Amino acid sequence: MSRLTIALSKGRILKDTLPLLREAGIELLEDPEKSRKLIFPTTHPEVQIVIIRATDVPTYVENGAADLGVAGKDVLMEHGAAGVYEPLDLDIAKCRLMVAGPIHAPRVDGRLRVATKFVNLTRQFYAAKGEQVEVIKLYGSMELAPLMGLADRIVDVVDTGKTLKENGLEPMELIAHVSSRLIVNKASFKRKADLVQPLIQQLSDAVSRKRVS
Ligand SMILES: Nc1ncnc2c1ncn2[C@@H]1O[C@H](COP(=O)(O)OP(=O)(O)OP(=O)(O)O)[C@@H](O)[C@H]1O
Ligand SMILES: O=P(O)(O)OC[C@H]1O[C@H](OP(=O)(O)OP(=O)(O)O)[C@H](O)[C@@H]1O
Repeated sequence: MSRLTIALSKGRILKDTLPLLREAGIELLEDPEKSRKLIFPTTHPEVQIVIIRATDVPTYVENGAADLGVAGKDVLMEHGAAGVYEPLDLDIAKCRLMVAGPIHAPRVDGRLRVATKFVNLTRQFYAAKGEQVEVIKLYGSMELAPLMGLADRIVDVVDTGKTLKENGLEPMELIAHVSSRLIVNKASFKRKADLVQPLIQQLSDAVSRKRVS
């Protein structure tokens, strides 16, 4: 029975986190991208990895269903990360949370309609500017919303800007620079310190080595 559960999400977080875990002596025994399983043993007899939606990682870790996890700072800010420790910036999956809109966007009279999956962050951003907006909750492909007349703006993550550009949108305002972070359940941090502390240090060393390489 594994004593330590790490929550990861398929895609870029899995791809970018596995090399760091490898340097901590933790490797998967099979490729989750080729499996429908959700729990994976590793080369470390006391560590297992669960594969879940990126948005759900903070929930699993905060409630102790996973001891550690890796989540984007956008997801952590949206979720509200007071319930977990965030000891390490893994310096991976780097992007920018931005407001974007149609190129040559016309002036909008009245309340701006903003489509996003980051409802809390969007409300906080505009509230800080003293601006009331109508937030339209979507779960993906936000770039389509302005094209279909569903919204005037979107709030989403941007990396190269290719998705925006190919959908006739342009970045307008920067909300936050984002990277993915290691998060730890507060009880596990203490009760499983013998496993958690060395792992945090090994991951920190791996991130530092990668930065200077
Ligand atoms: N194009 C990108 N380039 C770099 N980092 C990105 C990019 N898109 C998202 N990210 C970062 O990677 C994290 C995981 O993104 P990913 O696309 O794997 O999950 P997601 O699809 O956003 O979440 P979910 O699966 O719950 O919908 C995001 O929280 C964000 O911090
Ligand atoms: O600026 P760019 O380089 O175009 O990247 C930005 C895109 O990347 C993400 O989509 P992606 O398809 O990577 O992940 P998803 O599963 O979250 O849509 C994000 O939702 C943007 O649409």
